[in-house]
Amino acid sequence: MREQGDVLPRADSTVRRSHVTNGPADADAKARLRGEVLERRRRRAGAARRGAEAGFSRHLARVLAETNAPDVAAFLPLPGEPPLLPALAQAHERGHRVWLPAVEPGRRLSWVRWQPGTPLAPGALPGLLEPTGQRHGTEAFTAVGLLVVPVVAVGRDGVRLGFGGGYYDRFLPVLSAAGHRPRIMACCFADEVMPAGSVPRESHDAVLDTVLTEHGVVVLREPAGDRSPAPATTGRGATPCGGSETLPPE
Ligand SMILES: Nc1nc2c(c(=O)[nH]1)N(C=O)[C@@H](CNc1ccc(C(=O)N[C@@H](CCC(=O)O)C(=O)O)cc1)CN2
Ligand SMILES: Nc1ncnc2c1ncn2[C@@H]1O[C@H](COP(=O)(O)OP(=O)(O)OP(=O)(O)O)[C@@H](O)[C@H]1O
Repeated sequence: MREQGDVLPRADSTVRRSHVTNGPADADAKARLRGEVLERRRRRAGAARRGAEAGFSRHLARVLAETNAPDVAAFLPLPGEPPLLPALAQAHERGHRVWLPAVEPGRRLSWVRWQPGTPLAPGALPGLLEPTGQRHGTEAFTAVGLLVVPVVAVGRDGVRLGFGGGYYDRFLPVLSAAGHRPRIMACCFADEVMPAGSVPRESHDAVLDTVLTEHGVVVLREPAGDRSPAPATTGRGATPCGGSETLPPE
């Protein structure tokens, strides 16, 4: 096993577009899979969630150090989502500026600076909180070197399943069009990284190259069925095509 770190992709290489769609059948299959994973999240013991905090903190800190990112954009976790808050507080303490999303009309995202103590307000989903403060568009990403994207599940082929709002599917191309190229990583629990081909794809779905879990960063490279192979190189250096690597468990 090799330590993964210098192969994190940038926005242009990361957001591969899927061209395969099976229309409503895929949407139904996504809704089913989302339901299953969210049920598992509800059953995950609080102790297990808290136990994952250290892993997310350690691995996010390492990625930030390797990326040399001044700013990081991430998300404020819902109760069942990966417990990222300690990792984000630590990033702030180490001098990184932290940006979190706020939901806008038209299923758009804006971005708000966050630090421990920033007042929070209810967001667009039950339990979701958003930082209060000035809302920014893509200009918030001027110094963002790493964007951590929430996923309910992600396939080893990089196909992402979110909460079903299509927020990131809309936002990522806009970010890229604005000329910002942060490294982009999905984020979920290790048991939400699914076999290649098992997360249904629709034509609008962004496909990601890496995922941050409590056990480390997983490179998502396995081709699934009809998808063209992943590029052999990412934003920084070559990686084995078609392989996937996981950091050793805690
Ligand atoms: N922690 C976290 N923050 C995040 C996301 C996430 O997945 N996790 N998002 C990832 O995208 C965005 C918010 N995603 C959303 C996805 C779906 C709906 C949605 O379907 N809302 C329903 C009402 C839901 C309800 O009240 O039960 C609606 O608008 O009709 C809202 C937000 C931005 N912030
Ligand atoms: N770029 C887009 N433009 C217009 N509609 C879109 C776009 N991307 C997604 N949608 C629509 O948004 C809805 C939700 O999409 P999907 O189920 O892929 O969301 P998701 O990726 O799970 O959610 P999120 O990104 O918010 O976590 C679908 O009806 C889809 O057609």
